[in-house]
Amino acid sequence: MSEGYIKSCIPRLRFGLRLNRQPARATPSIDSEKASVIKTALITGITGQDGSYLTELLLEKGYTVHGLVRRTSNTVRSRLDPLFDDKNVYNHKLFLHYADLDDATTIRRVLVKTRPDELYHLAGQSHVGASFEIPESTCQFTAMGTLKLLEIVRDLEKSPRILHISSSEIFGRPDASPQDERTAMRPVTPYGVAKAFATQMVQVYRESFGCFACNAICYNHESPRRGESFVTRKITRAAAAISLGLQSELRLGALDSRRDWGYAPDYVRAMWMMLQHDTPDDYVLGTGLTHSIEDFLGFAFERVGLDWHQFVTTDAKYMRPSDVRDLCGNAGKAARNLGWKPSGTCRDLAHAMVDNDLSLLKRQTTTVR
Ligand SMILES: C[C@H]1O[C@H](OP(=O)(O)OP(=O)(O)OC[C@H]2O[C@@H](n3cnc4c(=O)[nH]c(N)nc43)[C@H](O)[C@@H]2O)[C@@H](O)[C@@H](O)C1=O
Repeated sequence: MSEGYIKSCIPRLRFGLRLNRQPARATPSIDSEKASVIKTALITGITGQDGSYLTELLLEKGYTVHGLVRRTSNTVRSRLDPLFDDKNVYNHKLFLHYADLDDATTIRRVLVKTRPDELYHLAGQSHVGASFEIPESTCQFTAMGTLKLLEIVRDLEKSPRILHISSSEIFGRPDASPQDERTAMRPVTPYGVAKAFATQMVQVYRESFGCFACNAICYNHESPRRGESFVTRKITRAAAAISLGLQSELRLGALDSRRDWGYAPDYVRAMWMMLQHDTPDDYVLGTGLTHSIEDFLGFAFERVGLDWHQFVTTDAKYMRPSDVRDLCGNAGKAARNLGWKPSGTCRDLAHAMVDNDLSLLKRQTTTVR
């Protein structure tokens, strides 16, 4: 299946507005670095929120970027559309390859063919709530998929540096707050267990086989490109739709959960910085501040001049059998070693997401008429 064929299947959809923010400053030694030789990166999960921001970052830095794409009948890859539309980028600096995470032979072939300097492993089943419904496939992709990738890399003649996207879900109900890299893993969800397995495997391959392998232990990170089933985007889309008269209510699960919500492009920048460092290591990436779902509702609905209490009802369907309640990340090590800092506030983020959803919905309704 050629890359040109993949491209021809992709409808031309516009993706959301960018957040109008300045990226946080980092130490010049790492962040301002441009590759002196042209580097090649391979990204699993390239079509997701993080994959699309990372692709843009790496292309800006002069990389050649290869992405692995799952073969499904759904060929919408709207987050990458602006890059596909640029004839100097697609099939020149950016290439896609079909490979599922459990298809080791195909992944091996792509790795041998593309010989990447850096491998960013972002793919997996990322919905924590869904992991209770599909625990086996969650572990298959998220846990075993990572192990298979590490096994392939271990055997390669030229091993790339590896970045694995881990998650604050590994901490579950921790005994310390905020959490850092030394906090014990106590996951309470199938997703958290799968991520804990993958995170520890990355550590084993680093310590036992000498792989340059790092874990980015990411707390929640959002953007206008966030998938619509995650709570932030579900809320901002609903606030926009209700204000336009397109929706009348919003059904949610637990409203008292708290999350450490940051801005996704900051987190992919940290991932890149981790692979430019002299030594491989694990880093917690978070803002150090938490807000409840109710706080986020307040931020989103204030943007459209509405009171969320009038529209939100709780629905047992969205409650999880077990949920992490209040995770907060201490990113002090990333600040010290990489010069990384998150940017903006949760309120800014919610407002920008609502603005983006308003534009998208207005465009859609105009098109339909
Ligand atoms: C770090 C971590 O971050 C993400 O996982 P998450 O924190 O589960 O994110 P979420 O947006 O699905 O839920 C946040 C909270 O919001 C509550 N909540 C209430 N009502 C609804 C609701 O209606 N939908 C959803 N999805 N959540 C709801 C829900 O019970 C939970 O307490 C993923 O990126 C994951 O890949 C990852 O690694």
